[in-house]
Amino acid sequence: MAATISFLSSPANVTAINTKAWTRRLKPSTLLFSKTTRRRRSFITSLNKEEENKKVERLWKWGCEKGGAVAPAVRAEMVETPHFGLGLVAKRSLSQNQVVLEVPKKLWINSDTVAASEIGRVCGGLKPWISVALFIITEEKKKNGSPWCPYLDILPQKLDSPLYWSEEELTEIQGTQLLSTTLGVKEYVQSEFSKVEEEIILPNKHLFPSMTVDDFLWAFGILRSRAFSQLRGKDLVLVPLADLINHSCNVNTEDVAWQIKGSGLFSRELVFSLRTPLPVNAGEQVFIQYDLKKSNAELALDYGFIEPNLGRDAYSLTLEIPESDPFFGDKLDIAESNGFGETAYFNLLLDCGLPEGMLPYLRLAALGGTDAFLLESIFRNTVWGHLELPVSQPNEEFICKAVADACRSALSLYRTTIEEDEELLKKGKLELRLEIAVGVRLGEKKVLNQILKTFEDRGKEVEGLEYYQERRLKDLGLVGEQGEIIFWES
Ligand SMILES: C[S@@+](CC[C@H](N)C(=O)[O-])C[C@H]1O[C@@H](n2cnc3c(N)ncnc32)[C@H](O)[C@@H]1O
Repeated sequence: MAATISFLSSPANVTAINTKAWTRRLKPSTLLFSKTTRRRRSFITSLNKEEENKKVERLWKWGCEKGGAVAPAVRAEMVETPHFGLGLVAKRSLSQNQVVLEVPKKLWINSDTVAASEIGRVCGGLKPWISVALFIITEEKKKNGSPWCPYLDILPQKLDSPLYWSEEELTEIQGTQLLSTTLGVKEYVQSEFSKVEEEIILPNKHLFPSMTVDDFLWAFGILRSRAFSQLRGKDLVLVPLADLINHSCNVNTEDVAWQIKGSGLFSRELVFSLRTPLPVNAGEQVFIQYDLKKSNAELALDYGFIEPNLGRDAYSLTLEIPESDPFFGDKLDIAESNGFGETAYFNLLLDCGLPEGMLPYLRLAALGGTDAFLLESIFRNTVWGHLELPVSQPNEEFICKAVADACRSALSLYRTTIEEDEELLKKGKLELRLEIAVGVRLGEKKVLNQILKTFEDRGKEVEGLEYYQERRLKDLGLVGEQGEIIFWES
């Protein structure tokens, strides 16, 4: 068969990362994830709780008394679950959808805030996240000299996304898509920092404090973990106080959690209004659902935690029609007419079937030899329908083998087996970062095994499948009940 399928295992939107070269540099170690993280947390609990509480009190005063936020039903508190940090706790029993907190626009931090600040005139053309990142770093370094200090003071300095893991810690996600995404994102943030440093920071030294790429990466993580999921991109905004709300898997809707609405005379002032999606008893924490669509790897990258929930295990397949394919132009035209491109990304989830369009895309990419007639223009309107079903035995055998081989190769890159990971989880009490690493790599392997089994099983059935030519003869009434060819005698 002339056609080839390029089957890449790197996830969507991360390109040009040499994961293999990087992972070779990571040495496996048995001494990873010492007890430091948790010990540090309990240390903070006993010694600094009072100081943390003071910071929270100052934040609340700043937001409510000076800033005009209204918190009829919640207070901010140090909580120990779902993690050790801040959360919003109900002051009284709340019914579903009840407003718990309202934050006026003057407390939000977005591109408008930056534009109105002293760095605003040099940040005009920047992407919103970059200008907000520069703003929070600049203000944070002013300490008490910044009007935003009470808010910036409660932002965590240590984040648990793999973006902040040591090389040793990253060995635990060797072979995973999470590792390649992490490296890709770090590379992206680094290159954005280099650009902004050269074009904005250095030429305007009097406006900016000295700033490192680590400061910039920290600000990036703060924005990823604290901006509400629909308030990103060009609408990026940090909403102090409201961003203290934690996530719970028990909340199964993202709707109703918040709303931006007008308030004040003639509703001219915008407020961010936070609601509780579930009824809550007095003294209990109010939670929302951060993002139902995120896989565990994406949750880990953005928020530094994962969920035990099965629906979060995913593996993203990248398929490609290579430019070297002799039928590249026709294949690309067909792919594009059906909503795909030269490269197509398919997100596979545990216990779910293959995503729509994956089989036709695979068959199209592999099409060649005697099946190539389907690429002719007279089939252009119907070819996708034909590709939804098996085209020919060689084509079906080819895609089954290509996908199964790619899965085996991806599986061989992990350091541990499914059984070893399950054993570790059974023992329990893993450090947070190790728990993330084990959960993500286990989930990815399970999904890869599921894809492998699907295509191995399919590969064993290719002889019994019905292909294009038989379907065509049947449509023309040229095949009998038993599959025999019907001849007419003249
Ligand atoms: C929007 S902030 C919430 C406020 C945060 N708890 C704090 O102390 O500032 C999001 C961060 O809270 C933590 N978090 C929220 N929900 C969590 C959960 N269900 N499990 C673990 N950590 C969670 C994570 O560190 C996440 O990055």
